[in-house]
Amino acid sequence: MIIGVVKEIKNNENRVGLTPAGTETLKKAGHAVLVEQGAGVGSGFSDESYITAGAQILADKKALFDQTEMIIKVKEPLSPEYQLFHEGQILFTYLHLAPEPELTRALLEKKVTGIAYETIERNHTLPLLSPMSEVAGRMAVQVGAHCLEKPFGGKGILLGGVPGVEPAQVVIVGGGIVGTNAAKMAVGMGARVTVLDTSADRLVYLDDIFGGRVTTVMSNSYNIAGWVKKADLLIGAVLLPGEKAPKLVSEEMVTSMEPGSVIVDVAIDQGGSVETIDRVTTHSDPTYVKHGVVHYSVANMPGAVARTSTFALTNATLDYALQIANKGWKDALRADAGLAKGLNTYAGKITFKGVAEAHKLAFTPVEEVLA
Ligand SMILES: NC(=O)C1=CN([C@@H]2O[C@H](COP(=O)(O)OP(=O)(O)OC[C@H]3O[C@@H](n4cnc5c(N)ncnc54)[C@H](O)[C@@H]3O)[C@@H](O)[C@H]2O)C=CC1
Ligand SMILES: CC(=O)C(=O)O
Repeated sequence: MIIGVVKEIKNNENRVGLTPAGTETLKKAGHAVLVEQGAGVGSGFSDESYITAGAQILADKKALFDQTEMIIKVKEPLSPEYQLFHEGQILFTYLHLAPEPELTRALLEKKVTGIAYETIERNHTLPLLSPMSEVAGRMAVQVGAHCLEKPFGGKGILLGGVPGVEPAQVVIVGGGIVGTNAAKMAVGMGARVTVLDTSADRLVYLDDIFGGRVTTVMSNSYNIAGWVKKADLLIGAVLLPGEKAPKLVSEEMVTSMEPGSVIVDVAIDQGGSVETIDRVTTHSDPTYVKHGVVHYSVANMPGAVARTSTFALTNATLDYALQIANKGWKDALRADAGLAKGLNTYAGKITFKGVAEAHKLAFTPVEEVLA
């Protein structure tokens, strides 16, 4: 298979979909890899390192799209990229289609075979979302601590306090991978930490692993309202896989927070879980203030720590890319029901229920496509 790796164009997106090591693995398996000039630079990989690994470097993005059967990316395509796809091209990347009607329409019109990292499953986990959720969860506390500083609009408190002065209260809504990693960092920095989740099993797990250093609370609107009011740093970390994020924190709840408190809504890539998050922000301009509360809603947080993130992401994606390239996408999906859950679009059809429902469009089950 001829595989293309392109330079990301999202604001401050420095990750790349394939490392030189991954290039070598694909080459050894008999595939050709075309890499856009400079695609790896943001993650510390020179064009020469890809050439040494067996890739061909192309300066012309359009020529690269035209010549390749599968594009391996990191982020969902942005509008300048929509026209570059051709019918039947495989797109292996994060897609987050539920909150993105224009992108969904573009992939349907171009009849792209869209395999989304974030909906692939293995043993009831999301193996291609998890590594970036680990990064974003850890970063959420780092950026939240920064935003709590006075010069960045915060109330001027240190997350861990100091002897004789109480620490900050961190409230995390959603105790999955993002939530757990955020809790780890917040506990490590000495904050008081509360995690809310609807899964009783998850709360038991968190209670066990944190040995009492995290307060676990059943998530419902009553409990969320009570804890949001107390939060110095609120972290949105909820997910209903492939669906639009539920708006769990209402505007009224945000108005109950003290001025200078901070919200980091990591779930923004699925549309956001906080009512007052009305825009996706960027690494160049990451925050805005509403009702006196600092809001951070960057949808590609791991892009800022690109080298760590590219290694972590490609550690997880490479084997799937290899399966798709070796077997062809249909046989690879037939052989792995979890990988088949990644198929979101094919031949102008939506093949993921949550996406079809979000856009009120027809749904075609993957099984029908693979039959
Ligand atoms: N902004 C960014 O740069 C990044 C965003 N993300 C996003 O972060 C979000 C969370 O991802 P993960 O932690 O990997 O998902 P996960 O599936 O591991 O965890 C989600 C948790 O939310 C819980 N949940 C569901 N409904 C709930 C409710 N009503 N109240 C409280 N909890 C509820 C689930 O039980 C689960 O424990 C996703 O939208 C993901 O795409 C991930 C990485 C980077
Ligand atoms: C999960 C995702 O969208 C990201 O890492 O950017």
